[in-house]
Amino acid sequence: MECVRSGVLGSRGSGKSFASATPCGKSSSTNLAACTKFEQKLHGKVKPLQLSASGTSSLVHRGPVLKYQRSLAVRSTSADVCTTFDENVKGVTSHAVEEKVGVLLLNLGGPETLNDVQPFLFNLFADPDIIRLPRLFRFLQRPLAKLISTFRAPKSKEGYASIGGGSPLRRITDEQANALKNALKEKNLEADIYVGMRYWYPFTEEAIDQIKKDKITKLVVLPLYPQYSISTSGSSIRVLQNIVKEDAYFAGLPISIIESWYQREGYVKSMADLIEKELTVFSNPEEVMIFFSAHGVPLTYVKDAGDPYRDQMEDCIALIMEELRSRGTLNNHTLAYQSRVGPIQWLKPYTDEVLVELGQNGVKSLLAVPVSFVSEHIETLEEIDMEYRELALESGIENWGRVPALGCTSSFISDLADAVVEALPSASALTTRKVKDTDSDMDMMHYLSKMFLGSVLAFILLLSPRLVSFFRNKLQ
Ligand SMILES: C=CC1=C(C)c2cc3[nH]c(cc4nc(cc5[nH]c(cc1n2)c(C)c5CCC(=O)O)C(CCC(=O)O)=C4C)c(C)c3C=C
Ligand SMILES: [Fe+2]
Repeated sequence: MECVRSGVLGSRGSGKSFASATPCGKSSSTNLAACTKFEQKLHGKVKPLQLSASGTSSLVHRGPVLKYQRSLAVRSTSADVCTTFDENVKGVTSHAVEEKVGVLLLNLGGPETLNDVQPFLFNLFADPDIIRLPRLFRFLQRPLAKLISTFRAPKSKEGYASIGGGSPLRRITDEQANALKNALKEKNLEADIYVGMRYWYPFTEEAIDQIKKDKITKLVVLPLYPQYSISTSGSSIRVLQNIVKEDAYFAGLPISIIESWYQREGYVKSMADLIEKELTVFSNPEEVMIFFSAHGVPLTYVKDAGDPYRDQMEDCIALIMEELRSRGTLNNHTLAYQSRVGPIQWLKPYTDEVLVELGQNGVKSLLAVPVSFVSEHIETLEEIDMEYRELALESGIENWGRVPALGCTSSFISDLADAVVEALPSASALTTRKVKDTDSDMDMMHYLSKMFLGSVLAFILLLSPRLVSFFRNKLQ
């Protein structure tokens, strides 16, 4: 039997997004009540599930209850979708059939060649979870994506060219899928692993088709992002939810979604192991500043849309540092956010600015720790290893190191396998529906000025030097 099912379907070519972002159906008050009453057990205590800004919540598996889960954010993260257990469908699926477990790994995807870069960027910017337009302006999503991807492509291509002409994400994710399959086997669980990428091959839609063809009877969904963001796990889960709501097979399939897992003991310890190991490369390890660099998101995601990403990131860093301290590693540390795109405000502090400040303040040794992603990718290989390293050295930092991404580290993969095993019992049929699209409706003027005018137009105009000079020439 084939173990890892990724990239086996679909013809390559158009780069056209498969994704649709149609809103879910109407809410029913019974389901909303079921949602709001849900309580989650943590540490023996029952914690009420907090509601998101849109007044919705979701039932998801969130890993084992260990000391690492003590400060787990339980707020709903799928901005406006409520996930409920459907007792009726449960009845349908409970008759005796041979169990076929599937695990769907969700990831971002990346261009494999330089020719893929613009269509990959188109798919990314056409995602309404990446450029969040008010409903009234959704018709502009694709034209904007075309424009922005065209202007962004030359800069992105340079980056991908400098790391060998394409993203390593597909290869690494396939390796992780294989390793996970083996780890599950060792834990006596036979499972088929599927890879679904959000913006490039193999697309999530292809993986979902294959899951249906294989007649999987139980599915665990595992986004390969430790922390949840609307723009990453949220966007991929939304694709899945849109399919579940349209397809009878998926509507009846017991599914468990592991939304975030940064708090898992195995992940935290694996990160601490990598950091400890890399510190030993320095001649004075105790003097090294541990510099966590997380991928940023626009500030509005956290401030206006209730994205739990920043809270989860801070919690994650606290857990890793707690683990290091318990091992006697007492280094100073800091957290900053990298990879912002366009002139809008992103989460602060910014990695480039903090590096300069640290250098100016006399920090001589620095260990960069990428923390929002578990594979090497353009932002570790190019942005951190090349751009930030150069900036740090120019700013007075003399000794630079970087912790590798977790990749297929065995303790980490084994922990992901545990997460899958623990998630299986809570797999249940999902019903998804839209409760209220608050982002689009809440305060149109506020949204217009802040999100639309403030981000999209400025984004396009200032993002591309070519466009700026075009307008300058026009105006001159
Ligand atoms: C947790 C990780 C990530 C978050 C959050 C995220 C948000 C986000 N990203 C963009 C724009 C771009 N991202 C790009 C590449 C890219 N992004 C992530 C992860 C997160 N993004 C990864 C792992 C990658 C690399 C994939 C690879 O090929 O190796 C790109 C393309 C590269 C570039 O031109 O810089 C863009 C553009 C936005 C706008 C956003 C939040 C709204
Ligand atoms: Fe990104």
